[in-house]
Amino acid sequence: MKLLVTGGAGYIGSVVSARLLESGHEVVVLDDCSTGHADAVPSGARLVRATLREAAGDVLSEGFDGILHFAAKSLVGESVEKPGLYWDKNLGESLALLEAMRVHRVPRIVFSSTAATYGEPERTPIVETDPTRPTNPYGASKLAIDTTLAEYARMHGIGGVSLRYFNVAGAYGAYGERHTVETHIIPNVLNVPLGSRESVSIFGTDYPTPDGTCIRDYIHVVDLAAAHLLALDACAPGVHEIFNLGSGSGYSVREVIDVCREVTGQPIPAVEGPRRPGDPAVLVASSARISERLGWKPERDLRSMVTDAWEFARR
Ligand SMILES: NC(=O)c1ccc[n+]([C@@H]2O[C@H](COP(=O)([O-])OP(=O)(O)OC[C@H]3O[C@@H](n4cnc5c(N)ncnc54)[C@H](O)[C@@H]3O)[C@@H](O)[C@H]2O)c1
Ligand SMILES: O=c1ccn([C@@H]2O[C@H](COP(=O)(O)OP(=O)(O)O[C@H]3O[C@H](CO)[C@@H](O)[C@H](O)[C@H]3O)[C@@H](O)[C@H]2O)c(=O)[nH]1
Repeated sequence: MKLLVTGGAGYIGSVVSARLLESGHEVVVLDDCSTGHADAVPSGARLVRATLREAAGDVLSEGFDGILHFAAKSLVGESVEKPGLYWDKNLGESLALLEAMRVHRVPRIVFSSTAATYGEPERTPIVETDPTRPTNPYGASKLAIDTTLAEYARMHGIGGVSLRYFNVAGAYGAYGERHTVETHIIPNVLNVPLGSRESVSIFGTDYPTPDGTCIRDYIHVVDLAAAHLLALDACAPGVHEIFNLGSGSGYSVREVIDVCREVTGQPIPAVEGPRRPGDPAVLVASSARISERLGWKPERDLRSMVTDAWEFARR
């Protein structure tokens, strides 16, 4: 297929682009490089450096078989401080993309949704039919895109899949996470043995969990990429589907730091601090729906995520 990858200069988009090229697809990346890097785009892909709003119409007029839509602002704290930016960049620019898709008759789209659409969960593991009550503008803007996609599928015959990622980690060879503003736990912990931080902060030790720290469901970016390839093939005209993507098991912040210590062989000092506002105690996915419908299952564990992220970070 000829595919447009929005956000293909970013962490997840660059890994998925690399895997798509290896599977024989043609890839065009549309990215403004606001949080991504032009040199992260795999050499077999063409980069159009622009925002979705500026370029989606022109680019899609070339004719495409599908879109993988990763481009977004995704810092929860920033979204609380600047809600207008998140509604504009996430929902507004996605709407420009969907309109261009409709006009130029692109049949399918796989969208990066998020666990943040659920908000504070009522039960664990979270299934796709659970209530969606996002607690920040980032999650709310992503939920609005899911809803808009469903409407475009119903009214305009597009085939859409929203993949609700939980915590993505790991790397794929030369492709990995290198954000200027890094909020994610694993790269922040690895920055200690790399020498760019003295210690890692643990955000909250009084949660109702066995060791008092938050529990999250980590998924390897390569397993996530495999789900995108399956989702692309599963897009059916006029149908919008939602799938959670996680491993189904949770790890606490202390457990993540311990795995990083084992993998790097370094002591990695950790400083206990207050909670980060808006963090739910436990977020764990049920990925039963995507396993049953598309035959997807995660193959890589937390140690493999940390090992690959560590190898990438040391390059
Ligand atoms: N990393 C995670 O754990 C996680 C979890 C859930 C969902 N997600 C979602 O996955 C997607 C990818 O996340 P990531 O961690 O790779 O982020 P990232 O910031 O590394 O990548 C996003 C890319 O999109 C580009 N971009 C942003 N806005 C754009 C616009 N309007 N026009 C053109 N390009 C634009 C950026 O320059 C960047 O290259 C995002 O949609 C994010 O919300 C990520
Ligand atoms: O330096 C740090 C960084 C994080 N944490 C904690 O580690 C856990 C994981 O945090 P982080 O890696 O920032 O991920 P989340 O906040 O869980 O958010 C990620 O996962 C969500 C889905 O679960 C996505 O929606 C978001 O885009 C993505 O950033 C949380 O309990 C944090 O409080 C720390 O203790 N210290």
